[in-house]
Amino acid sequence: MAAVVRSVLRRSAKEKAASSRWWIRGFSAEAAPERKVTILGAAGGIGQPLSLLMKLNPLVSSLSLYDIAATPGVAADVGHINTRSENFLSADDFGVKGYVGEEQIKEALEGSDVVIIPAGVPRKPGMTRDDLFTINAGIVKSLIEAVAKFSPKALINMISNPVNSTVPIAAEVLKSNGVYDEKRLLGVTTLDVVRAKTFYAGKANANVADVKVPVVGGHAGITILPLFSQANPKANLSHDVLHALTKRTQDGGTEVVEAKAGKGSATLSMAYAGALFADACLKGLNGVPDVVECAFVQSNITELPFFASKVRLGKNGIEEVLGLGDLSDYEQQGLESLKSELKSSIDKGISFVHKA
Ligand SMILES: NC(=O)C1=CN([C@@H]2O[C@H](COP(=O)(O)OP(=O)(O)OC[C@H]3O[C@@H](n4cnc5c(N)ncnc54)[C@H](O)[C@@H]3O)[C@@H](O)[C@H]2O)C=CC1
Ligand SMILES: O=C([O-])CC(=O)C(=O)O
Repeated sequence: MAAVVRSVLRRSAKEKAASSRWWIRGFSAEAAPERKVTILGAAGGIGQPLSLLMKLNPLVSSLSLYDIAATPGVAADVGHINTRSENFLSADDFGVKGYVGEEQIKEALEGSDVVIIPAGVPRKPGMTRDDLFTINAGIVKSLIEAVAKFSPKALINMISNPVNSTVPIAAEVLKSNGVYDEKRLLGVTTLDVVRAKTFYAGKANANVADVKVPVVGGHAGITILPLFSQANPKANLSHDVLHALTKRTQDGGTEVVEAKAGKGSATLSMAYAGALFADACLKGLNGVPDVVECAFVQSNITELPFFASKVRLGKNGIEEVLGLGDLSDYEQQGLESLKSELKSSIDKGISFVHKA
């Protein structure tokens, strides 16, 4: 069990050495600082497995699970798992606490280091992510109002779709509350990277654990731009194969939505991706050097105000937004084609906050 989780969370030998005891009982993370992680939407399809994975993360000392219903049950369930956070709260709540409804959101959020937001409705077949805007924009707006009031210094990991609009919505709400810090707001695009790695490994005949592929742009359809020309290990793949890999990465979410046939969108792979990303944020906060992940953030590497690219994470959140590097002609074309759709999704998010 510990070996499986260890490989999932990929702690380096150096980090392990940095904490004298770090896993299940007998391996706690004494040297790691206390960190509170809050999940808003914790009882949902993503929220539940994400709660499980965060409970398994030895960097988390306190896990706060918030939703409009059902979180006490989720908290009681994962709270029985004998991992680190049990040591940091009372014997009764085992380091995990469930909060329900607006009257409890203050307590849920206070003191959070990282707030992960998978609250909102998922797609059904035939819908685009933008079709979720009508419902999810309002949910995200109200949750970010609460974050602005009760945990304004937390790193926000935005999962709720459409990410291309919900991140700008969050930025505007934080600005209106006078607490916006662009270093602390991150749209989670890790699932695009996870997919690109998986699909590339298959075609390149590479060990998937060794594969690296940056994915830039945004998180919907053609705005998802995997940079296979920068993939490692290198493989000599034809244009047709690279085109097919790009399409499959862009349509990965739809592939799952269709396979689930009305029962939602990616939840398990998203929980995995969300857990990897939150783990990277925690490592950055804890001062681990050279933590680099792709994320959708405020950016000036293109003319668009938000853009997904590699970012270096550190003690204050985003330390540096990294450039795109060299692009192939095909990727350069993809970059030009995605800009107008991404711009209109960003603008839609921004104007929603000012109209509402
Ligand atoms: N960024 C990404 O790569 C991905 C994003 N998503 C998005 O994540 C979101 C959640 O997906 P699922 O977990 O499958 O949906 P779900 O419907 O299973 O769960 C959503 C949860 O949010 C809760 N919720 C609704 N309003 C809330 C509020 N005001 N405060 C707190 N919680 C609230 C619901 O009660 C529910 O438990 C969707 O918008 C989906 O499109 C999904 C997969 C990948
Ligand atoms: O496709 C969806 O609706 C959910 C999502 O963002 C993904 O799986 O990438």
